[in-house]
Amino acid sequence: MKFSSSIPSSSRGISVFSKVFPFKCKYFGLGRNGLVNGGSGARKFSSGSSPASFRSRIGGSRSSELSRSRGGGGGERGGFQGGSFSGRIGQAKSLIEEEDEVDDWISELKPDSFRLEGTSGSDDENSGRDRFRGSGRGRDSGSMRSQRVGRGGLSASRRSRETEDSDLGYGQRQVGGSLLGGRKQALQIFDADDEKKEKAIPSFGDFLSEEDSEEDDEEDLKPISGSALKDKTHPVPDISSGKDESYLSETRFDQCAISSLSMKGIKDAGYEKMTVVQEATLPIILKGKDVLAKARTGTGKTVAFLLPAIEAIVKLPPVDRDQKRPPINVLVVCPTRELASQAAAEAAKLLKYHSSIGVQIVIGGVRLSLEQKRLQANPCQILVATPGRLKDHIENTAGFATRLMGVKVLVLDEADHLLDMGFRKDIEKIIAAVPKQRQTLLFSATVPEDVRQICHIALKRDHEFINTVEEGSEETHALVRQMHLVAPLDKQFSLLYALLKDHIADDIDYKVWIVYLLNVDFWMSKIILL
Ligand SMILES: Nc1ncnc2c1ncn2[C@@H]1O[C@H](COP(=O)(O)OP(=O)(O)OP(=O)(O)O)[C@@H](O)[C@H]1O
Repeated sequence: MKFSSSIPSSSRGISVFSKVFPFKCKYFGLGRNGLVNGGSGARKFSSGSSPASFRSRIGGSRSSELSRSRGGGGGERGGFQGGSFSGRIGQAKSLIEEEDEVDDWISELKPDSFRLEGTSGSDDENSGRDRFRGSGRGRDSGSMRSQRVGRGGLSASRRSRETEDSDLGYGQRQVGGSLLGGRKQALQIFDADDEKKEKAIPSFGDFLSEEDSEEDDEEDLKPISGSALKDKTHPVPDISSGKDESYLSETRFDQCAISSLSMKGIKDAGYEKMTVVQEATLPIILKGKDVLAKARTGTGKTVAFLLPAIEAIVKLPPVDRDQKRPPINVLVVCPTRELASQAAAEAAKLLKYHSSIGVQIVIGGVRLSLEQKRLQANPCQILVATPGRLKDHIENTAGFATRLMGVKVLVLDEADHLLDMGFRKDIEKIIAAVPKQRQTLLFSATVPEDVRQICHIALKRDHEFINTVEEGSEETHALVRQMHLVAPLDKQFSLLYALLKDHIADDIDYKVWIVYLLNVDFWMSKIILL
């Protein structure tokens, strides 16, 4: 997500914003415990507990759009668009349908001009320097180009220690502790005449560009290729400008027992050294062990599970091409269709020279019948799926359950999000639908109780727990920009509406945000007003 200058330059956006936010207000970088700095003239509200506080976490990471895949595994785009935040709200008028009414309502607020500014909240709230450094997140550039040096001056990859996790009840490896620093940013709103403080503002449109899944039939039936998926990938985080922590290890891919065809794909993708999580997990996964890997988003875990999964397929006897129901050998389950698209795109990259191995994707939002035809037309050994849609196929697609009996590797990506999003039952169903004799890889940024429960069901008892997240380190990826707005309670809804509306107008491939409301009664009353 970028906050680009397109927001202030959008007259419609300005008018809405200014109507909504008719006062000079400053926003503060998020400290571990909330607001860290006020700044003169700022309008302060206490963070967290105060109903007047609005904090927005905005990230370019995959984890920031979980709402999309709610219901049906891939999520309906209309989670917001259709005005159906939830059943109850769904009975009220749609936010979009009743746009004019909302505009009227917003225009009753006193207009004023405004500017937005992003700050790097944690280090440099007031200077305005280095703000949104690296806003071109650079994933497109294809690789994590430079080594980051840890806060303690240590490259994360060089740190490796084994600790005992009593909670989990088995040996865990802790690797590369300080991967992340959690860059924090604050969104600031100023008066228009506060020229000095104006900065390029990352635009909402810098989030994922995800195609509408209701493509035409012909497009949908095409097999997934690297180039076809190229545009769907997130930009590679450009960490070349980063000054802290290292994602890359010193270990090169060619030091691992990887097939020459995979190596060619890796090389073409621009990867040379492994990331910390790849270095830690690859040798173990390649041995065929089950793994629970605790790793944050954006640290290269997709390659960490895909590469050894591809290698597992390479070792299988060739499949009869005329087989009616060719087995699916690797099943990757992701919480959102965006994550699934990314994983499939990454797989397509790695499979570039494996002409006999195919990848397909099944996600909510795409017509089931189209996916069925595509699965039929382009048999695949790797299937990337969102849980709801996968369950749909298990139940409704002829021969699908049989094909799943060929699964050798099951991957649960972002397991914590899968469970947060209420997919537990679907996951259990999926686990039951694949053979017991398989390798299971579970990746998660956090390992709360519900993830442990899934581990008990999904993983073998002797699985390895590999932890690349240092104890006590912050939850959020250093490159996931975080922002928060502080606004009086009675302006929050209109501000939120304006932000969403502007974002949607700015980028038709908009993302839906999940908004956690601090004062539900207040918000409900506002929403019902619509
Ligand atoms: N060894 C590597 N060297 C350079 N770039 C890499 C390497 N491994 C992965 N990348 C790139 O880094 C980016 C982030 O990796 P990836 O998406 O796999 O991370 P992730 O942990 O799965 O994060 P997310 O949850 O956001 O997808 C990807 O665009 C990928 O192409």
